[in-house]
Amino acid sequence: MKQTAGKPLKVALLGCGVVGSQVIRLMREQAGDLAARIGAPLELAGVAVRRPGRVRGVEVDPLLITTDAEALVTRDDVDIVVEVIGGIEPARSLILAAMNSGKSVVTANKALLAEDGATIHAAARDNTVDLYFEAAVAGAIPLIRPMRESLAGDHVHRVLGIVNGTTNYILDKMDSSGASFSEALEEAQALGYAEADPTADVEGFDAAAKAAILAGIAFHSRVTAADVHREGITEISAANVASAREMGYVIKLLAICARSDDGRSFGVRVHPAMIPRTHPLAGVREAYNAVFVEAESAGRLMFYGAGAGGAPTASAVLGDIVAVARNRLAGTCGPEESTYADLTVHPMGETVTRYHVSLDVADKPGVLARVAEMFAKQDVSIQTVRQEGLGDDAQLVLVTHRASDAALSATIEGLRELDIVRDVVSVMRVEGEDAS
Ligand SMILES: NC(=O)C1=CN([C@@H]2O[C@H](COP(=O)(O)OP(=O)(O)OC[C@H]3O[C@@H](n4cnc5c(N)ncnc54)[C@H](OP(=O)(O)O)[C@@H]3O)[C@@H](O)[C@H]2O)C=CC1
Ligand SMILES: N[C@@H](CC=O)C(=O)O
Repeated sequence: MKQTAGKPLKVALLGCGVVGSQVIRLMREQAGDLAARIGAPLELAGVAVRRPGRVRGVEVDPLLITTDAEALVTRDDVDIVVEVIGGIEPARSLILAAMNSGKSVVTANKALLAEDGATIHAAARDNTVDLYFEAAVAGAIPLIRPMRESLAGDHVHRVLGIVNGTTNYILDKMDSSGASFSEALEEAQALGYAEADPTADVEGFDAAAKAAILAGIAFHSRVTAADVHREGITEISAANVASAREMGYVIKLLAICARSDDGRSFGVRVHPAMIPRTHPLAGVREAYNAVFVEAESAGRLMFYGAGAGGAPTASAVLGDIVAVARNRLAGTCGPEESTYADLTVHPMGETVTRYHVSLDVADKPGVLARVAEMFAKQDVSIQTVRQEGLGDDAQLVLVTHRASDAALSATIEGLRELDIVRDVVSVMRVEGEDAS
């Protein structure tokens, strides 16, 4: 619906937590500038929350607070609905109700978009309203819009990066100050980086949702969270971090979306990986995120910035509010979802990368030969071998050349069967060498 310039555009806010409270603050503090940029003032129509009496990070007129979110999103005078509740329900029903009532929607909800983006995008299209979601991936970093719009004329081969602030904060603290996993997680929660249930962060669900969204946009295909191979960081020990450090590596939780060589399929994965300390991603500290996008003509682009936290995320939300408000004034809508390519997602077993394998082995002659034979049997070539410790504490640390995940898994299974292998201590993918 075309809006008359000058008349306030009314914004309904769903959720007033870490992000929502900062959205209100920025809308208030920058009211004049925002009105000038949009061509009409923004006005907060109401704020839906779960616990109305709660003290918030921002002062809110009690008359604006409601627990009846559905009534708020369907109100005739509301133009734009901003969803920062999170999770699947009631967020999905509220967004659909809003769109079915002709409101444009801004959301930071990657979990919902990765779970059921098809329904939400279809509702936006059917109702000719906007769906903007810049804050859903990589916090403040402008990434969705460059990928949806600026790179729409290019052919993306690969998207690779750090897309979860909480896990990056934890791994960085473990690496730089020797903090324990739980201490670092508590700090990340206190700083407002973690999801309401931090399992989503540490088990990789949040990064997987973001990877699904990025892969869908990059490869013009429908991708859901279920398509993403996911491993979290809960198994990463202080010893793993220290051992990586000794070898000149740092451990990061990476999201990697990559087209196959024939271009007909792609893989999407989230897992911890060792990267060389000289790699640009190694310097991404605390809750910062960084994403490389590699495209045919553009080459390699790097996006870097604050990946989590109230104000940075609210910045992305505000950018979307401005875009949606401008569209409403112009009587237009932003780009629709593009899934025309309909490429298939290939299984993790077909992924090719390098591996760091640490084995607890018996200290006797012939051990190295038998271990090497097991790698050779699966056609996994060893690049380096190092022996650590002596006698009963001997460990073999091997780094492979590039091999498929299936071949590596079969090698590990075989190694577990050998009487000379007491334990497979750790297996970690190695990324980012040869500037890859
Ligand atoms: N925190 C971050 O750094 C980032 C978060 N995001 C995303 O932004 C969204 C919000 O995150 P965040 O602000 O951290 O979350 P919070 O948990 O801090 O806030 C959630 C808000 O939603 C409200 N709420 C919960 N359930 C309902 C309900 N049934 N009806 C109405 N309101 C409800 C809560 O109300 P009450 O206050 O009364 O409990 C609270 O105000 C999520 O999708 C998250 O993934 C995206 C990027 C970064
Ligand atoms: N919990 C998320 C918040 C931003 O998306 C993260 O840590 O990255």
